[in-house]
Parts: sequence; C-alpha cells; structure tokens
Amino acid sequence: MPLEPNHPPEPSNRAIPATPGADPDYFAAFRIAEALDLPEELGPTADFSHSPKPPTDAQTAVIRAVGIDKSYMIGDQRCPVLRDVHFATHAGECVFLSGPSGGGKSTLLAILGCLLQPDQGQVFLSGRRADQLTPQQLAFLRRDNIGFVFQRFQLIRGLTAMDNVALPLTLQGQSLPDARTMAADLLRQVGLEQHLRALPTAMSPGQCQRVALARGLITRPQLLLADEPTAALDAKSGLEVMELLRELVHQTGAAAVVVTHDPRIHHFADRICEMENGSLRT
Ligand SMILES: Nc1ncnc2c1ncn2[C@@H]1O[C@H](COP(=O)(O)OP(=O)(O)OP(=O)(O)O)[C@@H](O)[C@H]1O
Repeated sequence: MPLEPNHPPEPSNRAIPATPGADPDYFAAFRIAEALDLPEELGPTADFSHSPKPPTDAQTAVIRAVGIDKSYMIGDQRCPVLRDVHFATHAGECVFLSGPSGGGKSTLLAILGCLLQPDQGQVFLSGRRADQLTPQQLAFLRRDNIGFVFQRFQLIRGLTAMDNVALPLTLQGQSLPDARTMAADLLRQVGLEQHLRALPTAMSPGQCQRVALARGLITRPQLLLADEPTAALDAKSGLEVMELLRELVHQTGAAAVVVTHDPRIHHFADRICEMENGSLRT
C-alpha cells in the first residue's frame, strides 16, 4: 500500500481555521501542512523555535531502526507486518527497498518517516531517539529533517510550481519572497525554469514529480523518503526523475530511501534491500 497522506490535499477534509486578515498564503501553508501531515497549529504564526537540526557526522546513521516489530489490527486479529527489522542508512546514500507486494515496505518507510510508531524497537534520527516523541514534536522533526516524495505527487493544485516548492520553507518561517527565490533556484536545477508559474494541472506527470522532488528537498532535509516515485510515470520520465533524485541526494548529502517495484531504476541505487514477509534482507 503506497505511503500517501491520509487526507489528500484537495478536496480538503479538514476545516481551514478562520484567521482574521489571513491571506491566501496562510491557506496555502495550511494545505501543505495537511499534505505533509503536519498538525493544524503549524500556520505561519506557529512557534518554530523548538526543533533544532540534530548534529550529523559521517559515522552516525541518518536514520537507524533497531529491532522493529509492527502489526495491524484487522478486526480483532493482530496481523504482523514487520518482524525484528534492522535498517540504517548514511548521508549521501541512496537505498532502495524492493520486494513483493505486501512485504511491509511502505510500513517500514512510514516508520522511518516518523509517521507511524513501531510496536517494538527504536528509531534514531542522526543518533537521536525519535520513536518516543509527542505528535507535535514528531511534526516539527518531520518538517525540519525529512522530505517526502509520493507516488501521486501530492502537489497543491491551486498553487504554481514555485509556490508548491516554497511552502515547506514558509512553514519554517521563511518570508515568501525568500522562499520563492530559493524555490525558483531549485526548480531551475530540475529543469523547470520555464514552468515556475505553471499550475500542476498544466504540467506532465514527469514535470509534477520533479516539482514534488524539489519540494521534498527544498529544506535540505537529512532524509528523503520516496514511495514508488516512478510508478505513475512513463519509462523516460521515471529515469529522468531518478537521475535527478540521485544527483540531488549526492549533492546535498541527504540520505534517501526509495520504495520501488521498478527494476528499470535499480541501477540508481547505492544499495538494494529486499523485503519479504516483514523481514529485511540487506
Ligand atoms: N493501515 C493498515 N491496516 C491494516 N493492514 C495494513 C495497513 N497498511 C498495510 N496493511 C497491510 O500490511 C501488509 C504490508 O503492507 P505494506 O503496504 O507495508 O507492504 P508493501 O510491501 O509496501 O506493499 P506494496 O508493494 O503492495 O505497496 C499488507 O498485507 C497490507 O495489506
């Protein structure tokens, strides 16, 4: 099951809070918070002061999962999905999670992305324990340290490519003009200089995924998580997106974990881990 936000950004299931004098950017920021599964209070007026970037060094894994167990309850039946999974990845590394459908790849990705709590085991982000935080602490941790790329892009349809990419920066408290300047620079790097003001509906799937990749990396996260990023693309666009993903990961020093069924992109991996029946083979 691909990792997608619980509530797609449009149409919105969550009421936009009324804020006197709020401008359209406020609503846009709220919607991206929703898309990235951040809590409602993360509007531009939120307190952004309490999520410093954890320190990194070459020896410390960017993300490390130790002895992870996870089950889902289906009716009154507990169905084990992950069993004693150990996983780690380092800065600048691009690791693929591959394997048969239902093996637990997306569940592991959600745990690495601090979207889902394990039943057993520990998760460390740059050496800091991340599986015992409150929902709000987790939201800040995700906002500042983790970028997400989804199979179906999850772009905000009413916003231009530039504003889709700028929004994570505005959620961190950057001014909109500065955020737009940085977004435009990154969009140029992914070959979309002609599409800064294009809406997602006017772009091809490959272009949309390049925008989503830029959005995932605009805050220079330590960790980029991508769930089936090429599944909705044709072969050529898929290769282009993966080329860019790998290039940007190596350039920014992020660690990337990519869930994929697509054997055509396996050569982009620095390492491939096979998941089957909830167990990981590295
Ligand atoms: N929210 C959920 N509630 C109950 N069962 C779930 C839930 N999410 C996933 N599962 C089940 O957990 C198992 C592992 O699912 P998961 O999506 O993690 O595997 P996957 O390897 O990513 O599969 P796919 O490649 O098909 O996306 C599957 O049997 C799936 O049906």
